This record gives sequence, C-alpha cells and structure tokens, in this order.
Amino acid sequence: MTVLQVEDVSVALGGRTVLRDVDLSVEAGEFVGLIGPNGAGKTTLLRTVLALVRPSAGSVLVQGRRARPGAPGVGYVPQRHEFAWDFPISIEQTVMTGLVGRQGLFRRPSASDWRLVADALDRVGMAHLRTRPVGELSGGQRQRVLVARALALHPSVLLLDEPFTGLDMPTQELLSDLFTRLAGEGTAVLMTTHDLLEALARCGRLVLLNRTVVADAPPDRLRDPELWVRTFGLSERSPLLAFLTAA
Ligand SMILES: Nc1ncnc2c1ncn2[C@@H]1O[C@H](COP(=O)(O)OP(=O)(O)OP(=O)(O)O)[C@@H](O)[C@H]1O
Repeated sequence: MTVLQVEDVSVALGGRTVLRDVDLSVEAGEFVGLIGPNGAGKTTLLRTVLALVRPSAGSVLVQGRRARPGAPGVGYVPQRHEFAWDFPISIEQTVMTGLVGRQGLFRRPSASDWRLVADALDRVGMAHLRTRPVGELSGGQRQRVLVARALALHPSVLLLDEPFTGLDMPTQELLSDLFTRLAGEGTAVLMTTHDLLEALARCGRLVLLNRTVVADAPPDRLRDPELWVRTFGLSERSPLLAFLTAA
C-alpha cells in the first residue's frame, strides 16, 4: 500500500526554486533513505510532506489524502537542534507533546495517553528515565526522546531528519535497529541522512536528491558513478566514489 505519494512537486523559497519536479512514493513497510548534499532540499521535502511548506506545483498525498499540518498518521523527528531543550519539562511530558494532535492543546492527558507515552519510551529504551528533565539529557538520549515523541501515535509514515548526527555507534545502532523493526511492522520510514554507510546498509531503497530526484533505486542498483557525481558533485577520482560504486 502506498502511504506517501509526492507527485511533480516543486517548491520555491525566498524567490528561489528549492525543489523541482520531485516524484517520490513510499510503501508501507519500506525504509527509504533520502540522500543528497547540504542544501539539496531534503528537509524542505520533509517539511512539504508535513504541509509546513506549500509546493508551488504538484501534490503530496499521505494515505491517499492531501497533506495537511498535524495530519494523523505522520510522525516527524526533526533535527535535534530544532527542538527547545531548555523548556523545563520532563522526558514523559516531552513525549506527551507528540499527542497534541490527538488530545488538543488544553485537555488533560488520559490514562490511555500516558500508556502511549510509556510504550513509546519503552521502545527507545528510555522508560526508566521518564521523569528526568529533558534539559539534562545527552545528545543521544535527546534523539531517543524525539523518536519516542514521533512514535507515540503509531504513525503510518515516519519522517526522520538526520537522526544519526552526533550519535555514538551503539546509539546509532539502537535507533537503526528500531527503524528497521518499525519498517518490518509496516511503517513507511523516510529518512534523510549524511551517513552513507548506514543508509547503504539499512535502507531498502535510496532516493538521491539534488533539488530534483537524480536516482531512486535499491542500493545495489546505484553503482553508476555518474549518479553520485551528479548528486554530490564528487570528483571522479574520489575514493568515496570508488567505494560507493564497488561491485
Ligand atoms: N525559509 C527559507 N527561505 C529561503 N530559502 C530557504 C529556506 N529554507 C531553506 N532554504 C534554502 O533551501 C535550500 C534547501 O534547504 P534544505 O534545508 O531543504 O536542504 P537540506 O538538503 O536539508 O540540507 P542539509 O543537508 O544542509 O540539512 C537551501 O539552499 C536553503 O538555503
């Protein structure tokens, strides 16, 4: 089942075209990596799916419905630095903010809301710290809290923006395992990352983006150096290029 359908999307920001004619779809159970250089438009594409950015052309459908802000079924993990960590609330209260769409801004959380929060914290291995202030957490713990916050509502599509930045290997592995498991359970996972190794190892499909889609295929079908040169502007003598295209 197609959960996310991006069709012919173009986006202009500040008078410049940031995305051009982007087509992308993600099926239930797929783990898709969105790969591209700085400024390629990866975050803008995620924000367009979240309907925080309006395309100048094309359409975005989530579970067959036009994307709209706060749409149920879409979980979003922003880049860690975008979150207000100095807000004086606990881990479990932070995860509860992921349920605002379900409970409204002002209703007191119900017992079932707290159960969703506890389950989500359990999935990221943070349940034992649930009453700690978020401001006291390490970078890796913060990333796990943001993932729990996105998971609390059991999204059909999970959007991950650079989830591995600044993480040590065990935390990266823990999250990667979790994303793989979520996809195995039927969640559509779309992840931007600069961690090519992780993307090549974990994602069933990679979308190479540089303002427009350069390639969209499983990792083992992306051996053509030209695709990586076009996406990243890599030199043809780059050792990274040799690695990426090794048979
Ligand atoms: N609000 C905005 N107004 C004008 N231009 C913007 C705005 N937001 C992003 N851009 C521009 O859009 C382009 C794409 O930015 P975006 O953040 O989507 O790239 P990215 O692929 O996520 O990059 P990175 O890997 O560095 O996070 C950049 O040139 C950026 O400067």
